[in-house]
Amino acid sequence: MRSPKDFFGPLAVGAPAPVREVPARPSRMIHFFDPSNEKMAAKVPGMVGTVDVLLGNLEDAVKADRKEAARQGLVDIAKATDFGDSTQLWTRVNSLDSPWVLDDLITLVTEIGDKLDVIMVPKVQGPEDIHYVDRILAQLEARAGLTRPILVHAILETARGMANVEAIAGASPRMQGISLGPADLAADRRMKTTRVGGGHPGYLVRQDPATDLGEGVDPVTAERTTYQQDLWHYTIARMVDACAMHGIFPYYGPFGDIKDVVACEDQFRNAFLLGCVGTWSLHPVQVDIAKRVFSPSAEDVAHARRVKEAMGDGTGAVMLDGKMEDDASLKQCLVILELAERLSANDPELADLYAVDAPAAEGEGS
Ligand SMILES: CC(C)(COP(=O)(O)OP(=O)(O)OC[C@H]1O[C@@H](n2cnc3c(N)ncnc32)[C@H](O)[C@@H]1OP(=O)(O)O)[C@@H](O)C(=O)NCCC(=O)NCCSC(=O)C[C@](C)(O)C(=O)O
Ligand SMILES: [Mg+2]
Repeated sequence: MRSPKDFFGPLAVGAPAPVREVPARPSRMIHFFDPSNEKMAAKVPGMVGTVDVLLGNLEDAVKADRKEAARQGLVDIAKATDFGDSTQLWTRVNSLDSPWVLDDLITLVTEIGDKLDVIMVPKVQGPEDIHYVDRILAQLEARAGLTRPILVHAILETARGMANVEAIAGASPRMQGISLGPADLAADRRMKTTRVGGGHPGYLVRQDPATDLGEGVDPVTAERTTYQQDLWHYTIARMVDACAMHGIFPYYGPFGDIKDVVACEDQFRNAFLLGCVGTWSLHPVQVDIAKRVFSPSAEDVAHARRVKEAMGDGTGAVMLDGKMEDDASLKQCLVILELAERLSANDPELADLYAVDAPAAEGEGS
């Protein structure tokens, strides 16, 4: 077990000091691209400023014989691109038992460590995996002379990882967040869905049999309404709790049915309502869905503001539109307002929508 004091010092001589609080930068969509796919990679510079996170994927979905090309492609893109203030650069390295991960870490931290905000680690099984990455990153950061620590994001995609999710979330001050990996997790748990995220029509509850259908009608086989349930509810809810208790951020993950933009929006919204701050976008068509879902609505922001005003010093109970508001419901509203303010700081359109005073652009008003 680590001492809490270990969290205050670097794990290698000369490495930057760990962060005490995870920076709450907008990360509504973590946009995946394959740096070895020239057509896709060519689109990346043009996406800067339109997505919160660009993630160069080196793991699954990159062909085994393109792993080196993907790694080098990411280095080239990172060196040639100015990501500005509103887009972060992340990567997903290969899994810790793969033949590629050591070179992924050494090359990326050495070559573009100053541009990388977060390294996503797949198939994390327990805190020991995070400790391994934590130490090696500190050594590489020291060698590269980095002044800012690279943060770590775990993907929850094994049953053991799921059982250890709280320990993973609290394993290191580098922990930035956790995403759901529904495909690997389903396989590892031997779930019987072959979809990448989303619901399943077979996972349902059925209305009780009617009692008054008349002579000769079998109430059991008669038509009854069914309600599809969310396969991922338990997993996401537990992940959200683990992240919240350790002050890091939970994310949904991939929605593989690219054409079904409606169900994608539903899945994203469920995750947003449960506490996730963002999701992955695998295809450009999912970017706007994520942006829409993970930015609170103007109505929710206006309501939250009214509650805040009505609650005065923040204590007691009041009636607003026939509903009780009190200290606790005010806290719910403050979650929405804080998010709206954070998003508005980088997005004048949202600032306008929420009627938040956007910060003056550089040089303005001086
Ligand atoms: C689904 C695919 C094959 C459809 O790719 P496509 O080319 O067939 O699609 P398209 O509709 O024809 O594409 C239209 C245009 O958009 C481009 N494009 C297409 N996608 C992107 C992109 N992401 N970023 C930037 N540009 C993109 C594409 O190159 C094309 O350009 P063009 O108009 O010039 O011809 C493709 O979108 C893709 O490969 N996406 C990324 C897939 C990926 O990263 N998968 C791994 C994450 S999910 C996962 O790992 C699971 C997990 C967590 O591990 C676990 O649950 O266990
Ligand atoms: Mg996976």
